[in-house]
Amino acid sequence: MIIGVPKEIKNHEYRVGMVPASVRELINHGHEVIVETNAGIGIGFSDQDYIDAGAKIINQASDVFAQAEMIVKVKEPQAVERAMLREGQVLFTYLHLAPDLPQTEDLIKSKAICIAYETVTDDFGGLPLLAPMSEVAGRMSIQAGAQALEKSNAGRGMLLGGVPGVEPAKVVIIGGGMVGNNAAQMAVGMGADVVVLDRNTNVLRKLDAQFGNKIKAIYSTADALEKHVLAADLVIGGVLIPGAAAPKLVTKEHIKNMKPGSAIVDVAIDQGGCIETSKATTHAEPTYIVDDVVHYCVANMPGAVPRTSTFALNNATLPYILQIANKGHVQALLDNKHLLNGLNVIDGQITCRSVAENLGFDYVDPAVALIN
Ligand SMILES: NC(=O)C1=CN([C@@H]2O[C@H](COP(=O)(O)OP(=O)(O)OC[C@H]3O[C@@H](n4cnc5c(N)ncnc54)[C@H](O)[C@@H]3O)[C@@H](O)[C@H]2O)C=CC1
Ligand SMILES: CC(=O)C(=O)O
Ligand SMILES: [Mg+2]
Repeated sequence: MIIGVPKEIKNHEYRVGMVPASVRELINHGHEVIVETNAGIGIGFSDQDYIDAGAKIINQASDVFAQAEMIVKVKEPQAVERAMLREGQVLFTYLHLAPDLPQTEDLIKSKAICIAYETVTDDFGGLPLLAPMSEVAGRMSIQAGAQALEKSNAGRGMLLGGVPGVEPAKVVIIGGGMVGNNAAQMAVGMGADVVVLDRNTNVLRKLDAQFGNKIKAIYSTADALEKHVLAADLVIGGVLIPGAAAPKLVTKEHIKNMKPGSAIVDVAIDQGGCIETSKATTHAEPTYIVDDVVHYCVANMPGAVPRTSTFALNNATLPYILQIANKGHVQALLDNKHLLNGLNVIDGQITCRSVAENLGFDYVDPAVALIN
């Protein structure tokens, strides 16, 4: 198979779909890999590194899209990239379609086979291709929140851990999954007063076993959420209903009644955000203020630490890239029900139930869509 790796074009996005070591694996399996010039430059990989791994360097993204049978990316295709997709071509990347009607419409039109990293599942109820980036974003959320609380960024002027004799900041983390757990690790490490809310009691038990009395793991009712958010200095939004638009758990009213200079980091913004006043921002201008509350809502947070993130992502994606390349997409998807859960759009049909329900499209069973 010919696998194409274009250079990412989203604002301040320096990750790349494949590192040279992954290219070498594909070459060893008899595939051809074409890489857009400078695709890896942001994380220190030159064109020569890719050539040494066996790739061919291509000068224009349009030629990568024209020649490749499968495109491997990181971020959802931007409008100019969507226009280059074609019928029968495989696209393997993050998509986050539920809050993104224009992208969904373009992918339907393209008739390409669009497999989303974030809805691929595993045997343990996890999301193995989302997990590594949730680890990164969860850890980063506390750094971003700590900065947002600084006075020069319009924050309350608080140090997360306080100092002897002065109280630490109260960090409230909504969602105790991969993002929430990693955020809690960093917030505890910095000495903050940490509350994690989740509505899955098994998640709360896991947090309790892991952190003991260093955090408070609280069942997330509307009542508990309101009480803790209104008392918070920093709120982290890390909830997920896989594939679906995030529920708006923190309302405009909550934001109005939060302490002036408090901050929110809505990590769930890539699924539309779990805070009513959130709108996606970029690394170029990551924050804005609503009712004196600093909002950080960057939809590609791991893009800020692209070297760590690219390696972590590639470790997870490589086995699936190899399955698709070795077997072709039809057999690979039929053989692996977890990869099949990643199929969101094929031949103009929506095969992810939560995306179809959120955006009002008909849902087609992915196994049925594949063999038709
Ligand atoms: N902005 C960015 O750059 C990035 C964003 N993300 C996003 O972060 C979000 C969280 O991802 P993960 O932690 O991997 O998901 P996860 O599935 O590991 O955890 C989500 C948690 O939310 C909980 N939850 C769901 N509904 C809830 C509710 N109403 N109240 C309280 N808890 C609730 C679930 O029980 C689960 O424990 C996703 O939207 C993901 O796409 C992930 C990586 C990077
Ligand atoms: C998951 C995601 O949206 C990202 O890593 O950018
Ligand atoms: Mg206020």
